[in-house]
Amino acid sequence: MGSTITLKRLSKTYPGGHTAVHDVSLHLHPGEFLVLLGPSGCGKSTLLRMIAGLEDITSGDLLLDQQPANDLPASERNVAMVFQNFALYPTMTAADNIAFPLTARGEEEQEIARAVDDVAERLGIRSLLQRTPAQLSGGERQRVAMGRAVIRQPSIFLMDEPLASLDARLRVRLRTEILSVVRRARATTIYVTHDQTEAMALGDRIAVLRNGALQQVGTPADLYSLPDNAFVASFLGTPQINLLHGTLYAPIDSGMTLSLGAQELPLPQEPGHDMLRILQGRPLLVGLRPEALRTGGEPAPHERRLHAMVTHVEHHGHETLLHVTTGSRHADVPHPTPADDQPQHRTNALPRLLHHIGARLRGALQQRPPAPPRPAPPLPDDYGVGELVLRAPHDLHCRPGDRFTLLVDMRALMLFDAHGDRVFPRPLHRPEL
Ligand SMILES: Nc1ncnc2c1ncn2[C@@H]1O[C@H](COP(=O)(O)OP(=O)(O)OP(=O)(O)O)[C@@H](O)[C@H]1O
Repeated sequence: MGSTITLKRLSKTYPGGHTAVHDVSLHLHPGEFLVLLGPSGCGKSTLLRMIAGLEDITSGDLLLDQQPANDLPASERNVAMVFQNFALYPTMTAADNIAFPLTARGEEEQEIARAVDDVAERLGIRSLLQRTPAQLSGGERQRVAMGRAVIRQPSIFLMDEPLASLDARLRVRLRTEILSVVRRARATTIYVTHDQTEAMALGDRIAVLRNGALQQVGTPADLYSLPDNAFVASFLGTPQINLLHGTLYAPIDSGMTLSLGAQELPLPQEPGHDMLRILQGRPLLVGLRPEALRTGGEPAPHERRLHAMVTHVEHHGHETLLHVTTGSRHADVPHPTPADDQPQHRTNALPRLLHHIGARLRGALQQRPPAPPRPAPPLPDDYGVGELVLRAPHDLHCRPGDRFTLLVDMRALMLFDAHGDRVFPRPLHRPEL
């Protein structure tokens, strides 16, 4: 049975003074599969190595099955690790490599043979057992490495990009095998990757790291549909979420509009949208996933129109990706300031928000003259790079320069503040304003 793993404000500062992991708190249930996801250098391997006992913990507490484990030797943690380049013993056969942890424990030969056979059967490598690593492909070697990890019947699996060196097709196949092996072993698993597709496919939950700090932890569906910040929003999903610069206008005598520069999106008048008034005039990042946009047709009540021009067409067989411009400006994910890295950052967001409320409410009360009807916007003459990407039916025929009406599903609208924190839909932990 898998162990519980609890991290309480775990930090790691390397001897040179670099803090690779910053105040990370997490709790894993027995048998849970958690993916640690983040860009290169964000501290994923460091965190994993601290849990394995291969790296000292600078501060914070690690509990395994509720027992303090900061100083527990690696050999006493019942942890099996699988790395990207798992070093198999080159002169041993696959069978001997798999058997090694049991042989080292001095278990009975018959028992070892039975266990190797069982594991090899599960991993589909029975016919390869008498080969040495040099006679195996990369995928086969990684299966042997998995076999060696599984045979110990660990209560915790720690996997550090185990599929990174394999080709894309093999990665897809092996990841389902990994899932079935760890599910059967009922071990608690932490799997490190920088590949968001792999994270979405494997994780019961995903923990996103940036610069050593935990950004958000949740199910793949939660992280995708309600990312806490623009970094998480843009890390998950292919094509990436579209991020645009925007400003909200909230005159008291008419509906609110979201200005995207050349064009505006009138907001539906719904009770939940009223709180948006406090955001009036603040620089916002507007997040629209590709599936929130569609071409042409009659708008549904929750959709708004934008004039768009095609800048680039990508044919992928089953779908076509359209790059379009609407005259708005693409926004980058804000870089974190040192304050954003602090654990209290999330709680600081509220005072910061409250600080703006007075000014924004005053702004909302100032009457803004009704905007005159806008003519079709001046879209650029050259094709340039479009700031929006959307999926279109594979049989849609269009070329750069074509103009069309883009429909925006306002139910899928996300807004982030200048720090990248999501302000709409409203974060649940913030009190009513
Ligand atoms: N032994 C060390 N001494 C000093 N700094 C280190 C050491 N090991 C790692 N680092 C630094 O700590 C940071 C986090 O490294 P880590 O290997 O944990 O990141 P990662 O997210 O696993 O990266 P990747 O995906 O590229 O493997 C990096 O900036 C790295 O340079």
